Amino acid sequence: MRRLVFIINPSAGNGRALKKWEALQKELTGDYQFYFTKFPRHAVELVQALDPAIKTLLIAIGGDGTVHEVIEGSLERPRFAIAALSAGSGNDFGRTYTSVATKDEIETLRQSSEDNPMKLGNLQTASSSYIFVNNAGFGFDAEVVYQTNRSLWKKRLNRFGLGKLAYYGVVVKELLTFETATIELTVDGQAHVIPKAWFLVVCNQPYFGGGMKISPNSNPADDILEVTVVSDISRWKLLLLFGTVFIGWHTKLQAMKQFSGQRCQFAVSRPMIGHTDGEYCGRLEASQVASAHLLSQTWAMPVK
Ligand SMILES: Nc1ncnc2c1ncn2[C@@H]1O[C@H](COP(=O)(O)OP(=O)(O)OP(=O)(O)O)[C@@H](O)[C@H]1O
Repeated sequence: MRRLVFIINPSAGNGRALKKWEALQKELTGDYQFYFTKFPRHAVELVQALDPAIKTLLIAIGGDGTVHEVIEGSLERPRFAIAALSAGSGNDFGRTYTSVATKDEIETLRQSSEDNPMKLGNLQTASSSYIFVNNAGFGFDAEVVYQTNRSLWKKRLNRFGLGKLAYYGVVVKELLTFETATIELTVDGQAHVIPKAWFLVVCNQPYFGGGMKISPNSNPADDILEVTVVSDISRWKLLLLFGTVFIGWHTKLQAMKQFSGQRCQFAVSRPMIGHTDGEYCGRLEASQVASAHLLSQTWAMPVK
């Protein structure tokens, strides 16, 4: 039987993760360890401090940011397998990968030893290298995430459980003011120039932005990354496009260009903010080149 370890981000989902943990803990029997994260990237440190020789089931309780950190901490630790108990605001991880909700589901995973190797993406910019489990992107959506997380309104509205209103406010503001760019994209040696681009996202799994199935063909177990670029679309049609993404009609729209391959490179004609798995990852300056590919390293997903 595996060692059972919970990593809980008490701030995720505006306190929802803590409530879910408190309810679950009342049900748990047997041995387990649990740790609360106290600051950003603490989950990476907590996982790295665990004895790597012991076969372990790690349950990340929080949103995609927390799961990302738990996976990052378990790199080079092949005896660790990761599942999520989704309690954040986005939870795209739980839509594709193994997630649990009850004590019994956790117990079943703990008893089994069947894991699947999952691929990880790597984004390289001029100054840094980042891993991504779900996706990495530049442009409109990254700007919205960045502005929302910095917004004082998010903190104020969160007190009343209305944090999403801050997000919608930023979406409208950016829709009115965002300036598009020309993206020069090369996928497996094939070059494309895409003017009036709103954003580019490199996907390792289908979902982004909290449930939008933007890249239906992405499969985190294969050796291919999908790149989606949205371009040449009016401000209000873009809003409608986000609506169609939930029901999967967007792939038929001309504004949505999709490419797939093992390696891509891109440059933008004006600076654009970036994200990996929904967390800010710096700015791509005009004409700087960034690239993305899959790592040979994998993480272990327990099979449900
Ligand atoms: N105790 C803490 N206080 C504040 N932030 C924390 C704490 N522990 C972890 N974090 C950070 O919180 C970030 C967001 O967490 P996560 O994505 O799991 O939750 P979320 O509610 O979905 O977040 P968001 O609203 O930003 O999408 C993580 O990237 C992590 O670095």
